[in-house]
Amino acid sequence: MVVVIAVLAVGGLFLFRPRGKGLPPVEAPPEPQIPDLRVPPQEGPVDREGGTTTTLPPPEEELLKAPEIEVPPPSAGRMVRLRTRLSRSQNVLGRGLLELLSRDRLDDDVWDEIEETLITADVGVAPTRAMVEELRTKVKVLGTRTPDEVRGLLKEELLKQISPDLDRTLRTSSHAGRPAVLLVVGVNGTGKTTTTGKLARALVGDGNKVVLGAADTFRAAATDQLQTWGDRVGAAVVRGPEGGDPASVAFDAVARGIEESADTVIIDTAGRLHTKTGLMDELGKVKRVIEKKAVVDEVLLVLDATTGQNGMRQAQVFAEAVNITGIALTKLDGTAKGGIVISVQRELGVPVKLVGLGEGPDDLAPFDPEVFVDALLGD
Ligand SMILES: Nc1nc2c(ncn2[C@@H]2O[C@H](COP(=O)(O)OP(=O)(O)OP(=O)(O)O)[C@@H](O)[C@H]2O)c(=O)[nH]1
Repeated sequence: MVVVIAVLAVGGLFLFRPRGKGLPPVEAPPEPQIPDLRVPPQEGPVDREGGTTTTLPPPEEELLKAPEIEVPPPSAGRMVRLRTRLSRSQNVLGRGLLELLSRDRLDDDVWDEIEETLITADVGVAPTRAMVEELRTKVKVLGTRTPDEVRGLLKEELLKQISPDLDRTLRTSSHAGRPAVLLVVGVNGTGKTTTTGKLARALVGDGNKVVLGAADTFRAAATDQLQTWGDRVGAAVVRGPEGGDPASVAFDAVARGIEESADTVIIDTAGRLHTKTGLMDELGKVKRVIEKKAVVDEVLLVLDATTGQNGMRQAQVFAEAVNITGIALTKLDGTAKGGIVISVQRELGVPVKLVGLGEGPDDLAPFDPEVFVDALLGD
């Protein structure tokens, strides 16, 4: 009892010392890039008499207990697992086209409807025209069509527009004794930080050692968010002061990756859409600074599939500022406009490499054109 009172008195004094709002009662602030290994103090439970009892802090060994590190699943076959998430696009685009093309008489009005369906699903004007023309010719040759033939025809045309032969491999393996470096760029709000975290998770699940660089120094929340993603899978997160130089964070992250013999360093950059020159300068500097230590293997542009033409215009600004090597198309589960896969590749001239198909931590999949088209048309 005496000991409890003494501890409470000392603890009380300590608690009332002036400190930052909302900070937990720990002795010293944690080092920026080291996950907080301490267990937060427990609230005292209410005792039978209605008062509260105070639980003494657990012994030192327990305080230093490492947080549970998750073992994420590997990324292979994810698009198959997640294909039902494309149901909105399937209903509008896939089913719509199948129904129209199965009609007995395909007059101009029906072809107009086919064209409209493709345009509404964000396929883009030029690819729509090309598809309609090809379909018209092939339908003429076929004459009467069985449902299987219609499906086969559509599959062939959609696949052709998605260019299944494009190289969609994400270069994430270390080379020449250095980690692969991925820069993640895009407008804030597109799911950039989430995608960086999900990608890190997928790579860890595939057996890679990953270091994350929180170079979006303009948004403190983005850094904290990335820290949480990293902590969950045991990936180190290199962060800088709020408003600090993104290039310096990127440099430190790559240095840490080399030091720790990591396979992949993923750098989340700031996505403020100011002027194109400003963006060019900023991303150019980040890239130049990284190249003092390693090679930038991938520049992934994150694009929100639900933003349509507006998102595409913003994406173009990024594509002009930096040499994009792949697109991560997010929120494809929340849209009927799955045709954006076709238009974005065509407009930016780079393949979609990853797709976001939900809010869950493992809802990011390597893009597989064949699975995508099958999902649109329904099995
Ligand atoms: N349904 C769905 N939601 C997603 C997907 N990717 C991200 N999100 C969600 O989108 C929400 C908003 O994300 P964002 O506002 O872009 O946040 P962020 O990831 O921090 O993006 P930045 O602002 O660029 O750092 C979050 O709740 C994410 O879980 C996806 O593929 N599908």
